[in-house]
This record gives sequence, structure tokens and C-alpha cells, in this order.
Amino acid sequence: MARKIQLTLLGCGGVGRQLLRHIVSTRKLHEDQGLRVAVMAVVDSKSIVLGEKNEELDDTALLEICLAKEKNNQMPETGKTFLSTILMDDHATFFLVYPTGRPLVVADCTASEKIGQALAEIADLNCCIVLANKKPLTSSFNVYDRIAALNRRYRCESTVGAALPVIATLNRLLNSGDSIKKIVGALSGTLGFVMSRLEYGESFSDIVRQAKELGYTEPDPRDDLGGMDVARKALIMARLMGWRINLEDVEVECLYPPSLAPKLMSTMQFLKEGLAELDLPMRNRVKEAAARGCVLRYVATIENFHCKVGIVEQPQQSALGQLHGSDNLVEIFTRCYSTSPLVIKGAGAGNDTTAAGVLADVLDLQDYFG
Ligand SMILES: NC(=O)C1=CN([C@@H]2O[C@H](COP(=O)(O)OP(=O)(O)OC[C@H]3O[C@@H](n4cnc5c(N)ncnc54)[C@H](OP(=O)(O)O)[C@@H]3O)[C@@H](O)[C@H]2O)C=CC1
Ligand SMILES: N[C@@H](CC=O)C(=O)O
Repeated sequence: MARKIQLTLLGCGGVGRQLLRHIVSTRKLHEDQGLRVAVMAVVDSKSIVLGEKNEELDDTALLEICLAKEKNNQMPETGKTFLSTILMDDHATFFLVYPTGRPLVVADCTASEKIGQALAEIADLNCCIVLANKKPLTSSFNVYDRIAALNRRYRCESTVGAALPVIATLNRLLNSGDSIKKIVGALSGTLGFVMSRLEYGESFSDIVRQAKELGYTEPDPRDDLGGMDVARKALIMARLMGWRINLEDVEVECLYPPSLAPKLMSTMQFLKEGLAELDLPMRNRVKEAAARGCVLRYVATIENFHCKVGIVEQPQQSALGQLHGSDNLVEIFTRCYSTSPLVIKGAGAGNDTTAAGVLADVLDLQDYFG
């Protein structure tokens, strides 16, 4: 009899759908390990789909959900469907979390700010939580502390570096008593892709649109270009180290002017019209750096209870200067790694990689399931 990990998925966009596909395609692998990931519910911003009679959703239903969401962004007529506006309601949260009264992992693959409160309630019920969404861990301490109190019952590897083992590495260092002096890193797949492509003379606006197509950007790419997505990653690491700081405390360089802000234009309008305004200034910045033998990289520095994120000129031959595509690079300086830092490098964005990171986190929780 396989050990069943019951899972409720919040968010059925690029990452959520890829997670469902990974779950279906790894059935045999997990069966050989005596495991089964049982998807009990899939939730988007409008609806909740549950299996009939509180059974898990079978693979046909999961693939049907992926296809229907991809095609017309609607949940299909499968299982039982409810309106998910009730998600914020306590009773509904309970119902969603305990459809069968057994332990459950709730995976947050939304990009929602609001969902933090519901997750805090879910954490109070002592469920396991896996996050790709950075917002619940970077909002108020009321929400953060309740999730963090789950300790080993929550995982958030994909919030920083997609599937790179950044959080796991930090936890190992912290738990073994090493002291972290400084973290420096290129933490954005989107901005890594954009900055390295700029070196080939392509226009900023074209590259950002490609990054969106490739699934690297946030739903609104201004979250990436404004530096907030990187600021959140830096804050997640800082809070993991025990720093009681907030998003407002992070020093952020925004790459677009206030006239292109979300409150003044929609994402669509920004991509179609606003973005091109940044082509010339970015081209000039790249040229000026090149004249000094440097390239541009969007870098996060976490040191002395302060986080800073922004463009830094890097020598072309440096480790950061050599980064290409969506690759992230994280250098961790500690007591044990003082002169030569511990380095983590690799693809840092994309639905496939991110969803694989979420699935690995879910499987890591298997010991909580009898
Ligand atoms: N792509 C990447 O490389 C990486 C992404 N991430 C994170 O993964 C998360 C998901 O990204 P992505 O898949 O690209 O985002 P999408 O915009 O493609 O999908 C988001 C999904 O969340 C759903 N949603 C929004 N609000 C709610 C809510 N209140 N309750 C339930 N569902 C809700 C949306 O519903 P609807 O479909 O109805 O609109 C949608 O299905 C983000 O937080 C992102 O930062 C993390 C690391 C890397
Ligand atoms: N938009 C993010 C996705 C992962 O967090 C990025 O570009 O790194």
C-alpha cells in the first residue's frame, strides 16, 4: 500500500499546471518508492475543484484541468466545483484543508498577496505548507510567524532561485551554527536573462517580452523590473536568518519611471506601449558600462541587517559578469566559507524548474504521512 501525500494546489497558472503535469508523469517513479501524491483539490482565483466523494482527482481530471486552464482559463466540468471566493472564509478553509480529515500539504502556486491570511489559518490547523509564492513570507509578521511556526512542516525552496537549493543550504548552515556574514547574488531569472541579452544589442522591450513568453517573469513583469521580486527573495533569506525586517526596509532600484507604474497602466498596456520607453536609456547604460570593460547585473546584497537590490556594473570576466540566460548565482560568505564563498549557480526561473522544486518540497514532507 503506497504512502499517500494528500495535496491541495492553490493556483493553476504556469507553475501550478506544470506541477500537476510533473505529478502525473512521475507516478511510476513514486510508486516504486512506495509513494503517491494524491491531489485532493485544485483552486484558482474563481473556483475550487474537488474529487467526487472527497476522493483524489484522478490523472485524467488533472490533465483535463491543465488543458482547460491553458485553453480558456476556466476550470473544466470535472469533480465538484465551488466558487473560491469562499477561500478566505474560516469554515471553507477548514473544509478545503480537511476534505477527508487526514493530513494535507497545501501548495501555494499563486502570486496572490491576499492568500497570506488564509495560509496563516491553514498553518494554525497544523497542515504542511509549500510555497512558490513569495508574498506570504514577505508580508506582515503576523502571517510570516504563523507559517514559520510550522518549522519543518513548511517548505519554500522555490521562492528563491526556483529549484536551486538555496533555502536548504542556508538552513544547513544556520542549523550547524555557522554564522552568515554576507550573501551576494543575482537572484532574478528575468533580470539575468534581460541583462545578458542586452550585451548582444537586442532591445530591452523585446527581451522582456521574450522573458514573459518563456515563463520567467512574474504575472506582471513590473514586479521583476521594479526590483520587488528580488527584494522579496532577499527578505525571505534575511528573515530566515532571524532578521526582523520588512519589505519597506529593503533598498530597491526600480528600472521603470513612476509614469509606467501599475496604478497608471495595465500589464498589457505596459508590455505593448510603456516598455519601449526604456529601450534607449538601457542601451546607453549598457554602452557606458562596456566602455569600462563591464556588464550590467541586477544584484542583491544582504549584509549587516541591510538588504540592497539594484544594478551593479561587473567586470565582464567576473563570476557575475559571466552569467547567462536565466541563471542565478548566490555567493554565501560565512565563518566556514569566509575567503572563498559557498556558491550556488544554475537556472533560476521557468515553470518547469520551479514546479520541479515545488514537487521536491512536497515529497520532502512524506514523513508526515503514515
Ligand atoms: N515562473 C517562475 O520562474 C517562478 C515563479 N515563482 C512563483 O510562482 C507563483 C506562480 O507563478 P505563475 O504560475 O507564473 O503565475 P500565474 O499568474 O500564471 O498563475 C497564478 C495562479 O494563481 C491563481 N490565483 C490568484 N489569486 C488566487 C487566490 N486568491 N486563490 C487561488 N488562486 C489564485 C490564478 O488564478 P486564475 O487562473 O483564475 O487567474 C492563477 O491560476 C508566483 O508567486 C511566482 O512568483 C517562483 C519561482 C520561479
Ligand atoms: N520572476 C522570477 C521568477 C522566480 O522567482 C524571476 O525572474 O526570477
